[in-house]
Amino acid sequence: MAHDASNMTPLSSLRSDGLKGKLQVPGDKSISHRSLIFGALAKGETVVSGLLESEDVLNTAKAMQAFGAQVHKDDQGLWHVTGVGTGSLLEPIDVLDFGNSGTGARLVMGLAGAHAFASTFIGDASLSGRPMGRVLNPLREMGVEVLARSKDRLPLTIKGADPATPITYRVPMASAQVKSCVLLAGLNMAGTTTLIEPVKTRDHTEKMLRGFGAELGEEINEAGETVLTLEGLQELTAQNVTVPADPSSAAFPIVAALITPGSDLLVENVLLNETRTGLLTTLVEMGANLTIENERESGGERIGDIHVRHSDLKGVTVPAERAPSMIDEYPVLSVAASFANGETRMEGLEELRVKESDRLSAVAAGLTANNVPHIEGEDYLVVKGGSNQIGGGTVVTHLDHRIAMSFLVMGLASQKPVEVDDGAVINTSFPGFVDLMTGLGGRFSA
Ligand SMILES: O=C(O)C1=C[C@@H](OP(=O)(O)O)[C@@H](O)[C@H](O)C1
Ligand SMILES: C=C(OP(=O)(O)O)C(=O)O
Repeated sequence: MAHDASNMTPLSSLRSDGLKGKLQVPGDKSISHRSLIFGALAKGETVVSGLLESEDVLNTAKAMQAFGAQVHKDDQGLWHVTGVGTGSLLEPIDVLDFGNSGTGARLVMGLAGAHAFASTFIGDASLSGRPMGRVLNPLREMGVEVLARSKDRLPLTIKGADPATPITYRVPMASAQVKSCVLLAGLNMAGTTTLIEPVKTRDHTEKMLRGFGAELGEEINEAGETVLTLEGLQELTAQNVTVPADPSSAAFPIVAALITPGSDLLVENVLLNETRTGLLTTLVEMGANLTIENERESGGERIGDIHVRHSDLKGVTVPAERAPSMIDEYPVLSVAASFANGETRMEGLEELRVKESDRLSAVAAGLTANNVPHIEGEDYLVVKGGSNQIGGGTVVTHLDHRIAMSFLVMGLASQKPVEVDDGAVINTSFPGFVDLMTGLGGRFSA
């Protein structure tokens, strides 16, 4: 069921004694979506272990079934996906509901656009307010037609190109979703697609393309941009995929431990792909007592255990160039900054305005409600940390899981409790968040 004003569940967190123990957060959301999508395109049976079973990912699983793939979970918790082959998806009979998920909707639009049939995309109120032009524009260049009630917003219907024309596309903003949409469309049509990425973003689509046996050209041009070339209709071969723990979810217990006195946590098996580790870099610069242990390779990705203890943090400037590698972590970094000595300045945040909520203004409003001085600019945020009067407010989550979890983390260390207006939205990416945090010593009240 989609979350809306009718089924909101308020939730509070309270000042806690130290958080202690070992934990594993659920599987990486980006890799989970993609393992289902690549499984649905590959010949044979892909087996996925550690899939994130959150609402966003389960909606992608349903979409893959609607396109003709077989998807099921076995008794051991492994997910099996039997694919239909590149360029061979079937026309969905029903509308495709992506709930809260920008990644699901935008990546699957790439698949749909390369197939000569119509498919209709719907989502919740948050997703229906998010810009889709960023993926629809390159798809239109390939010959796709789009019918939307309101310009480039869900609900909308895509009429796949027939025949589809591969394009050369330079991604105008730092977005792995746009890159992935264009590559997935290109994979499902004849001819060569060229993708120019001026700013490097998470590379899970590239890694998975290669992991499933496709050839993907990659070079750096004179301007320092990454140029990817992909020949369409390459056959993919089913794989066994192990999904590592999601660093964007690990961010919540990590920051909770840093700001809550007496904490000592070991967060295990976390994905350490360097396109995702900007938050860890920033926290170390802030003085975090954080070490990576048992670093190793798993399924083509670097993973490790993160040992984190309560620390006296200091404010830093986070440069704009780092934003793509920590784009989903700014809300929880703002919470860490609230407990740091001095100012933390975060720059290059324009993309935060088009996430599940306008995250820059949602964070600023949450900081205001909880007595944390800050300055909100068009594309930057300055948090003035170190007050001893934090908390006491209610935060409006705007159907945004990361706003909900970030401010619940704040309440674990603040003088007064922090309430969020909807805790149910957390299921978008981190089912079991409250139970997991409670098990480590966090205090919550419904
Ligand atoms: O490709 C992905 O899996 C994602 C890309 C990012 O979005 P953008 O591409 O809009 O930056 C990120 O915010 C999202 O949570 C997941
Ligand atoms: C931005 C996010 O996801 P999506 O764009 O897939 O909704 C997120 O999980 O923080």
